[in-house]
Amino acid sequence: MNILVTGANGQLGTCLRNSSAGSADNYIFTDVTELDITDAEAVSRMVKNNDINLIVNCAAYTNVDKAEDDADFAELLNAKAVRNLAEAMKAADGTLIHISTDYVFGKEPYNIPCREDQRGTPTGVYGETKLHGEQAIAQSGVKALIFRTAWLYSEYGKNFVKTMLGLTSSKPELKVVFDQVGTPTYAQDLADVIYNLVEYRTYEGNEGIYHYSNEGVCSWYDFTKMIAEIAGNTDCDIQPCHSDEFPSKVRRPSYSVLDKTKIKDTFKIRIPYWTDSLKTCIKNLKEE
Ligand SMILES: NC(=O)C1=CN([C@@H]2O[C@H](COP(=O)(O)OP(=O)(O)OC[C@H]3O[C@@H](n4cnc5c(N)ncnc54)[C@H](OP(=O)(O)O)[C@@H]3O)[C@@H](O)[C@H]2O)C=CC1
Ligand SMILES: Cc1cn([C@H]2C[C@H](O)[C@@H](COP(=O)(O)OP(=O)(O)O[C@H]3O[C@@H](C)C(=O)[C@@H](O)[C@H]3O)O2)c(=O)[nH]c1=O
Repeated sequence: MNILVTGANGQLGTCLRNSSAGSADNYIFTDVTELDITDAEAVSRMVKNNDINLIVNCAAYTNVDKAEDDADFAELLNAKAVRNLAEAMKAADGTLIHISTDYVFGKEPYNIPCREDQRGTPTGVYGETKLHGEQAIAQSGVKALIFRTAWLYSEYGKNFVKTMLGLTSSKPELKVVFDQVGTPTYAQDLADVIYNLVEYRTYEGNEGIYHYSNEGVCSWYDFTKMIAEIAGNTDCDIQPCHSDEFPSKVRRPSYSVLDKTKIKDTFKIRIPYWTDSLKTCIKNLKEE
């Protein structure tokens, strides 16, 4: 099978490259220089020329703060370009695997884990454009699986774990918000799940939206405390603060925990607890 991975040099794309290293399938990994997903003709050409049966879209506009001032570009990448991929796969009678986010939720004050069929209530441009991407897929009628995930981190690129490893090892004190609650996700865990669904073709006939994060719940403050503890960064005084004490252009969800019952029941998977995966990632980073 010919599988196109877009945005392949990002966190998830790199992890998918790791997961699929031994596969007999033909994976074609592309970043923006090889395939700009905003270019509908280039997407269509790539799909036809390589007889693509499946696209895994790892490309996105992921800068949450910057999106507030760059809404058109965020919409182009997170929604219009997703339509290009959906239409190309629809024409090829293939399947689109797309990644979305817990930030499609959050405007309403709930504290029960969010389910797949719950109405999206984004708090900012990033979440709104990601929701539009999901809607573009639904409107296209393509066979698709959408994985909403949350708080992704990995050994690669820029992410919260790497930022906090740096800050807690260099600053005497740090304030981190405790009133935004969610679940961290090790990108390698998610990539392994996607890889297995593709490798064993269990994605077939199971189209729909699925939630995936690691197990457990924490605030960004708890996440930071655990990062520092695992790394042995004991000299930094980490204090909880409210969101308004950490000024930002965008309001983030106060609660965006994802209910993962559907993905566990459908694909019979066990999901690692968030601190276990965090230990793996930090160990790998320390060994680099
Ligand atoms: N990061 C997170 O915390 C979370 C992410 N998600 C979602 O998971 C998915 C993967 O996220 P993550 O791996 O962290 O993202 P990254 O930001 O690490 O990677 C995104 C990749 O997309 C590439 N890209 C940008 N523009 C284009 C384009 N026009 N055509 C092709 N590729 C392009 C980027 O290249 P370049 O760097 O050169 O611009 C980058 O390599 C995304 O859909 C994201 O919305 C969901 C929840 C949490
Ligand atoms: C660096 C720092 C951040 N914070 C806060 C800001 C913010 O509320 C929270 C997390 O910061 P980040 O910049 O990582 O947040 P953010 O970029 O909003 O993370 C999100 O990215 C997108 C792509 C997603 O899809 C989401 O699931 C989520 O992972 O921590 C502090 O309170 N203190 C600090 O020193």
